[in-house]
Amino acid sequence: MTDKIRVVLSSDHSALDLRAAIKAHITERGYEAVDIGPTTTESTHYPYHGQAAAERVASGDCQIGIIICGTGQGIMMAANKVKGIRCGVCHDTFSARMIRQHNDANMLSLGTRVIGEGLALDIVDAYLSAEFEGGRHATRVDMIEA
Ligand SMILES: O=C[C@H](O)[C@H](O)[C@H](O)COP(=O)(O)O
Repeated sequence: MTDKIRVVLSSDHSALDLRAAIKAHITERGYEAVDIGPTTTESTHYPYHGQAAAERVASGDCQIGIIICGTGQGIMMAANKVKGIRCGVCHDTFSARMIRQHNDANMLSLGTRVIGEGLALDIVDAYLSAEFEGGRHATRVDMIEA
């Protein structure tokens, strides 16, 4: 039995290297990385991988998801189609904190063709360490869910 927070990781073909770096980074920080692939750089379709990761979060199997494609945009759009998912693309640490503090985002999306690994890992840290503030923000998140 583990009490580690389970973080599902997925991407399309563009982001295997960044996904591996994030996996190593969050594992070192005590999270349980649940890497659902893909495992090769063969061209694939980001909607499939966004949906697969989102379903792990929506089902409760994982508490958090981090997904990656070239821009972070397409895979984010796919993830947000799954009920209960709130996913944002963040390419700065301020936004990464705020999508948890204000939006209670349960998934983070990154663009491997937009930012480098160093900034991506800082963004992951900012996202994971932030906490939802509730209060007036909970009212608004409830409105999204409704
Ligand atoms: O939003 C979509 C992503 O950026 C994809 O990673 C991108 O469209 C894939 O492009 P390509 O098939 O040219 O590698």
